[in-house]
Amino acid sequence: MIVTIDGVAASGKSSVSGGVARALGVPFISSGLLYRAATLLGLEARLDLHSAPALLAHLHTHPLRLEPLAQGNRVWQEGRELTDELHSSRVDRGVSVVAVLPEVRAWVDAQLRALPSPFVAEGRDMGTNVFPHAGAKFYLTASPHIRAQRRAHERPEDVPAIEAALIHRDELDRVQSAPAADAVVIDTGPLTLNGVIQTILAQLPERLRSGQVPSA
Ligand SMILES: Nc1ncnc2c1ncn2[C@@H]1O[C@H](COP(=O)(O)OP(=O)(O)OP(=O)(O)O)[C@@H](O)[C@H]1O
Ligand SMILES: Nc1ccn([C@H]2C[C@H](O)[C@@H](COP(=O)(O)O)O2)c(=O)n1
Repeated sequence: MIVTIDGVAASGKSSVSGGVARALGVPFISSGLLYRAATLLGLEARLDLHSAPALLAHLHTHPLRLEPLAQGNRVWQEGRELTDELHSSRVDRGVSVVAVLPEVRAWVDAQLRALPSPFVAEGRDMGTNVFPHAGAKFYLTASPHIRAQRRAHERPEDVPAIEAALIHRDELDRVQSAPAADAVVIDTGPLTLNGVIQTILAQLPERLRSGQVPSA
């Protein structure tokens, strides 16, 4: 069984997915990390981030591996762990350029679909494109100001700068970031992190909540 949690940038997708996955006793998958890792490698190799052939050639010679652990995801490039470098402001700025490339999206989707279920998958198009047959789908939103206030604890920039960057990224990500028709949309603005997790758990089918998570 697959549960998808999509949403706009900094809406709480990875924190919420981690909490839901822990409650269900399954791993969670943070799909954005693969886009971020592709961006980091492109920046380090000084590639044109608009060039899918250049990026994909580099990714094939320097393969990435997503490790979906229950306590958080890690990304490896051969023996090097990239995880701590994936949330820098320079990756934030470049990743939307990389994420619109259809060839890169197909590369990410193939990696995700190869992972063994059950799991919770978070991103932008988990419920619409990658796992359209998921057993339960959620989509998280919050105003740019609230998201910027939350993110300010994790970035060196001030709230107005973060808010402006989030609005810009929302615009760039809009094409691939829309709720599935059968997703439950949750405004996380008035909710605590645990409040969002409990809202989702309460809406899951009973067989999932009781820990009887089937593998397909
Ligand atoms: N409901 C909430 N109340 C308060 N803080 C929250 C809530 N949800 C998430 N946060 C905080 O907001 C920040 C962003 O959350 P998180 O990284 O999970 O979002 P995300 O959607 O995965 O981000 P990104 O799109 O950049 O991957 C974190 O500091 C997290 O602890
Ligand atoms: N399924 C996904 C996941 C992520 N992206 C894009 C959107 C963002 O620009 C970037 C990083 O994602 P985040 O870590 O902020 O969730 O990757 C996407 O297009 N599709």
